[in-house]
Amino acid sequence: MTHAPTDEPAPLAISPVVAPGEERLGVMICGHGSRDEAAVTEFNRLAAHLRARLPEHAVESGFLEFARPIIRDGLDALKAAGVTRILAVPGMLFAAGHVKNDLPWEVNSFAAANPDLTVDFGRELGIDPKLLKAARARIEEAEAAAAAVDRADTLLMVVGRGTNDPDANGNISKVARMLWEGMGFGWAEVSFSGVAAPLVDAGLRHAVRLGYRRIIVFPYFLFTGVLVRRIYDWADAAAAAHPEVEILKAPYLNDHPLVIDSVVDRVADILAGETAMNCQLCKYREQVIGFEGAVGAAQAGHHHHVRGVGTDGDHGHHGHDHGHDHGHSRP
Ligand SMILES: C[C@@]1(CC(=O)O)c2cc3[nH]c(cc4nc(cc5[nH]c(cc(n2)[C@H]1CCC(=O)O)[C@@](C)(CC(=O)O)[C@@H]5CCC(=O)O)C(CC(=O)O)=C4CCC(=O)O)c(CCC(=O)O)c3CC(=O)O
Ligand SMILES: [Co+2]
Repeated sequence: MTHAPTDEPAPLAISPVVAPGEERLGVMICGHGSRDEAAVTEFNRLAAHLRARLPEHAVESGFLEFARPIIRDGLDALKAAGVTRILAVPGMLFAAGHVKNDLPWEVNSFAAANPDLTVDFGRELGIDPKLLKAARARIEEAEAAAAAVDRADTLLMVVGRGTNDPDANGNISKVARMLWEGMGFGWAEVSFSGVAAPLVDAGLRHAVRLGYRRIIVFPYFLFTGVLVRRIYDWADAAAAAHPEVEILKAPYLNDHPLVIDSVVDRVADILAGETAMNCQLCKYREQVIGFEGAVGAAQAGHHHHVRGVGTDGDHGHHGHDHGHDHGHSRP
């Protein structure tokens, strides 16, 4: 088979119908989860697209935090459906604590309790040409909804989640650079919704001083939620404080067809044996500047206290309080 240069995903090479004793595949997409019901709805829509795209496999989904079903529920459902091998993929953009620690803990715990099943864990969505194209489409939607302004007079502000993992944070800079260079903006900056600096408010204070006519605030996020709403509020506050600059809010990635394609690609990668993250700059393996103490840290999930506790749409499940400390020092 030749590979034409298109955005069409490579078809999975496993046949749906299997004889007794053969492999029966199940796909598990692991989402982040949110207190925000709209975020849960959007993730579930992505999972529904994935199910439609992989009709030959059982497909289940679950959430790491807040929302139900939790990841264990999805894995249990695949087992109950009679699969013999589970391909679990992160529905997450980058490899930071959730992809390097929390999801492996969930998947490994299930695998240890179910030695009769083969359980494989794929890699994060990562920096991917398809996701960059989806990002471009979201930025172009914001431009199309406003008056024409030259990209040379526009500053692109790419907003990442922000983590304690410098490699994941650095990926936001790379995404920003590739969109800047590929789309011809006058300038690009990065900022974060929390944990990493600069936060969006500080980033925008800086950006308005660079003198561009327009700033496009683009959350490099999969779905809406507490954090995307906070980012848009920061953009509104900057717009109110700086009427001399036009500040546009671009949509986040959501269920763009190329996002669905990249999830399908990550599933296909597992079957091709390509499950390794890029570990070259991993703070747990290498002495990354400023993070030397993280080398060799134990891989442990820590989301038991928010796992499945519910969303704001539930009543009586709001608590994140628990009697022991996880060392969450910053938001
Ligand atoms: C609002 C909040 C939940 C609440 O309390 O309601 C929330 C929400 C969301 N996070 C999302 C994504 C990620 N969160 C992380 C990491 C952390 N997130 C944490 C807290 C909170 N996250 C609460 C904010 C508290 C506050 O700021 O006031 C930390 C501190 C604690 C912890 O989770 O353990 C931990 C610190 C990082 C560290 O220590 O390194 C990573 C990075 C990683 O992998 O680690 C990713 C990217 C994954 C990827 O790459 O895709 C998404 C989906 C976004 C999307 O759709 O794209 C939502 C949904 C939403 O916005 O609602
Ligand atoms: Co936690």
